[in-house]
Amino acid sequence: MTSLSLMAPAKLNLFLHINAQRADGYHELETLFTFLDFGDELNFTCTQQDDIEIEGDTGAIALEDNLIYKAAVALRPFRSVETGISIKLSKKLPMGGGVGGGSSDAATTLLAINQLWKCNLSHQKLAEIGLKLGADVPVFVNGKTAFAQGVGEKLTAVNLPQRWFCVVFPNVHVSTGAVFTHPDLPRNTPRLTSGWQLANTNNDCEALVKKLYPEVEKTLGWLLKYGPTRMTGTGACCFVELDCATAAQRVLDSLPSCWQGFVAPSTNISPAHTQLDSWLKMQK
Ligand SMILES: C[C@](O)(CO)[C@H](O)COP(=O)(O)OP(=O)(O)OC[C@H]1O[C@@H](n2ccc(N)nc2=O)[C@H](O)[C@@H]1O
Ligand SMILES: Nc1ncnc2c1ncn2[C@@H]1O[C@H](COP(=O)(O)OP(=O)(O)OP(=O)(O)O)[C@@H](O)[C@H]1O
Repeated sequence: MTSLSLMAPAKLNLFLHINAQRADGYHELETLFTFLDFGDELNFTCTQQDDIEIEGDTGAIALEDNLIYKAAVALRPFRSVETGISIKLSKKLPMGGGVGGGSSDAATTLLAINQLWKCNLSHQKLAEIGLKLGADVPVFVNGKTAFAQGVGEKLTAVNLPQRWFCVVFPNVHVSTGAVFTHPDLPRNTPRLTSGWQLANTNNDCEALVKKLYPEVEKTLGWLLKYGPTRMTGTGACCFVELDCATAAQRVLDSLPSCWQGFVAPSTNISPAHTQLDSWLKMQK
């Protein structure tokens, strides 16, 4: 039976500006996405039974609610083979952590099943399907470090120098929907007219999330002594940017035991795409 293993990498929002709110409630953003070489591991195997199974670290998420399942269901109409799929998930990314784990799992599923079920869909079509599952899915499908506008789906690829990050999960779960519907969220940051250095940008959700979740404020305060820090997405994960693996590991080694974290380099191409390209070469 054909099988394929791919990573679903973490993303960081190096900055996140909220420019406006649309009539449908969604927010117009400007954000700089980078991928990390660290993420969930997914293994896909075609099966004779015509169904979609997920095993492994699914936690409390019901099968029908899992973004992996929803991504597989969305590709079923495009199948040109009569096989089902069995998916094993090894979860490394905190859920609701702002590192995009659910969206990345969904995007990796779209990329893998597109091959295994011979759907033959373009990345653009997969990104359109993915956008219905979450605003962050298109950037993972596209697989390139990007400046994003719109709700996160208008992507301009950019090349950033490799940096090392220590990412800390303060053990509080922040609901993306709750942050975006909060009356105190600033929604009127002017659109950028020049560059995007960490110093002249911001995460517009950070002040509100720090107020609602003091643990996030504590984490950012603790990280600050090691380098420039910021929260990613709507939180709760916070990161510090460093020059090398050794410096990043030093931060992780001194992390208070009440928090969890990981260390990873940034990468301009999503590891899911690099791994898929290698797999495709082996099929020839
Ligand atoms: C904040 C970011 O993490 C930045 O990368 C993303 O834009 C969030 O992406 P996501 O987790 O895939 O979010 P979705 O599942 O699409 O949306 C969750 C909820 O967040 C709000 N939402 C999300 C994205 C956006 N641009 N405006 C919003 O107002 C909506 O209330 C929505 O119901
Ligand atoms: N495979 C999955 N992995 C993680 N979460 C999932 C998955 N499927 C569904 N979900 C649901 O989606 C919610 C958001 O998950 P996710 O880990 O993507 O949040 P996040 O890192 O805050 O994302 P973002 O930064 O895109 O807002 C979770 O709280 C969970 O209920």
